[in-house]
Amino acid sequence: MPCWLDFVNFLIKEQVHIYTQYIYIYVDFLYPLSNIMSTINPDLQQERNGATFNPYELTIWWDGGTEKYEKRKALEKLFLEDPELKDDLPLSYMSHREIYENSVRKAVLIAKKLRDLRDIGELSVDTYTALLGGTLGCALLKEGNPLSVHFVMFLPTILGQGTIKQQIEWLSKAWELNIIGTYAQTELGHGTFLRGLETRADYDEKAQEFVLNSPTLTAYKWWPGGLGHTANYAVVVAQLYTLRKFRSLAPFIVQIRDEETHMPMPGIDIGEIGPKLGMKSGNNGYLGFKNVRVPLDHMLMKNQQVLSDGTYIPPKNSALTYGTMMFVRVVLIRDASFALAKASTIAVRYSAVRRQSPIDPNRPEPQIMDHITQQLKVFPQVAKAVVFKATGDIVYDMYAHVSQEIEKGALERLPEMHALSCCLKAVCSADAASGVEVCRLACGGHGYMDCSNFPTLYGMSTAVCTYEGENTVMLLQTARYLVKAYGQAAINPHVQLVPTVAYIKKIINEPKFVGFSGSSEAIVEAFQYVAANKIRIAYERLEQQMREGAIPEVATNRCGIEMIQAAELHGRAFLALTALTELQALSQKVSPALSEIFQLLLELYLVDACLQKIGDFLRFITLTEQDVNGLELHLQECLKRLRPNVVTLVDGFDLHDRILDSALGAYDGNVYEKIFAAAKKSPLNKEAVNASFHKYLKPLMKSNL
Ligand SMILES: Cc1cc2nc3c(=O)[nH]c(=O)nc-3n(C[C@H](O)[C@H](O)[C@H](O)COP(=O)(O)OP(=O)(O)OC[C@H]3O[C@@H](n4cnc5c(N)ncnc54)[C@H](O)[C@@H]3O)c2cc1C
Repeated sequence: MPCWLDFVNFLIKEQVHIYTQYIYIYVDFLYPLSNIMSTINPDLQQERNGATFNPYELTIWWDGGTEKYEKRKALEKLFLEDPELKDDLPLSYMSHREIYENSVRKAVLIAKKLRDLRDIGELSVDTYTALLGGTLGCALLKEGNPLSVHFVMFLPTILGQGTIKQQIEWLSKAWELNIIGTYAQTELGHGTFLRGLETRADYDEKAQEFVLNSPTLTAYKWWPGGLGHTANYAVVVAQLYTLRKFRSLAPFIVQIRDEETHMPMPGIDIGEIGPKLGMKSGNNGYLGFKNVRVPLDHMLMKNQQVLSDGTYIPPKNSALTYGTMMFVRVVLIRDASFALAKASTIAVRYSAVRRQSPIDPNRPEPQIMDHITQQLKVFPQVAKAVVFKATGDIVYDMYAHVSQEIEKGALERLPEMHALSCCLKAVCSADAASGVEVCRLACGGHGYMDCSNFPTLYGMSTAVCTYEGENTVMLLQTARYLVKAYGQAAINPHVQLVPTVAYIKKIINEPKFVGFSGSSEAIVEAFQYVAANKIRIAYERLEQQMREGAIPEVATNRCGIEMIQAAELHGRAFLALTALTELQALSQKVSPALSEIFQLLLELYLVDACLQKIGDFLRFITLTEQDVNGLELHLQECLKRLRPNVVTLVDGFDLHDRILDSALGAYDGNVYEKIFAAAKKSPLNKEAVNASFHKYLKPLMKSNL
């Protein structure tokens, strides 16, 4: 069977990860030989010697089993040890053009290696996903792979929205990389509001062609990865007009560059959008159309059709298009976990090596990790990495289950899954981006150095807050679902709510939360009370607005603040409950030593999450000052208990040094040597005196003489 059909099968049946260009999955590592052989920093070694559990056991859980672990290690060896895939000069010293050309060179090498693996029957979809931006992909192309959108958006869109005939025609070419595609939806003027997109596709029934135009500057496609100078085809989303009537938005396969010369096709205005905060080698581009003609069968017609005479046949069920979007959002929850795992590994190791400011004036400078405020910054990020991983796995299974139901025509749980995936995408990506920044701050001045890798980590993780559904917009989508559910329960307290919102009924049946004990179970329940009350407030204010005459859309905007707060709390209540059930269940399956670590991480995560929202807790839960004191002291106790094992805990994430790519976070902890070696790479240090001295500084300094 051709390889692309394997891919298709995989996507349809196993529904494993369709990655966006920014997605990185399998977290990796376990002490590469080079690490073991180098001298380990004695402080770090001492931390490892004092650990009470075996990090390998954690790694196996993190990887999803021994088999997956071994496959990952083999893949890392194959790719990370290839000298052609290493950069001698850090990206920051390369020009814009060099960064792009180097990324294309490496992307092609990776693609060739993948073909070699395929030829010997060693290629699995896991390999693709790991290399298209997974932690391994990020090590090889840390600022993005210009071919990613081809695999993660172009191919899946043809698969999800093309007819069988179209799939046969396009998927084989795309899978073999005979053509390179991208996905062009967002425009200069509109991203979130899809109905505002201006690109037009007018059907010419005489020629049986669509005519694509960008009527204004704001209609230019803006952002698609690989669009600038890499792709020669694009799936373009445009306003479809047939028989001079607007029909709907529709996707079209459009050739944008010549297959031989790579010159833009007639009527195509194309380029790259320029430097960005991160994703520097993603080759994001712009695209304008002037009377570009596209054959009728280039519109992807699985869900909606245009007949040759211009008759439009709408999709049977527009809700089905939620599927791919939901899937990507579910995958992004795990990505948030991996971003936090990377950042916290760097910050924890650095905090064990760095010594600063005596705590007891009569004693030497301690490891900065002994400052309790340092622990408060870094340790909760480790706990979040673990909780988001466990949640990502659970939500992934839920998604797989709901998708199977959808396949059979049962759509009941689709809105619930959509609402959950939207708010978790928003909460986890926001927490990951802020967690990365907290870890950077925890590394002081050196965290600000490019060689810490925090700038890239932040650039990559904060991008997730915007793409695949901007976070505020995601929260608003969830909130609409939540207030509807609350409304049903308020009108009929006996109504059966779906599992993830069933807790809302608690505050209707028992408005008062009594007897907060401070236990993990109590915090989870309290989170649900807080979330349910926030949803109640959003609902009541919305109703009030409408009673005063506002139309629902205006009322929603006026209550937007209450709505996003409700959705955020709903996400946090779900995370708290999942942390409780999953980490407790995991604790039953592992050694007593690791079980203790999971229990501790659970406590730390919950107490920290609760204190972060203490204002909301005080508002809706009867808490005494003693209760709050108890929570604060519990948090401090968790930090103290985690301190002896935290280095080994991040070792268990098993992130290869190349994946961390940080002078501060390497396994051997030789931080100062690595920072110095990184500084030595500066091209300015290749000469003792820079020409600017003679040209500018000296004339200035001597001008008064
Ligand atoms: C790194 C990166 C890669 C990307 N890759 C691609 C790609 O390959 N292909 C592609 O087509 N696109 C891509 N995009 C575009 C991305 O999908 C959009 O940026 C995203 O959907 C947000 O849309 P926007 O930029 O128009 O933001 P806007 O929608 O303009 O948002 C701006 C602000 O307005 C607020 N806002 C907007 N609508 C509402 C509302 N209804 N209620 C309340 N507040 C609102 C938002 O919360 C935000 O604060 C990429 C973007 C990035 C950053």
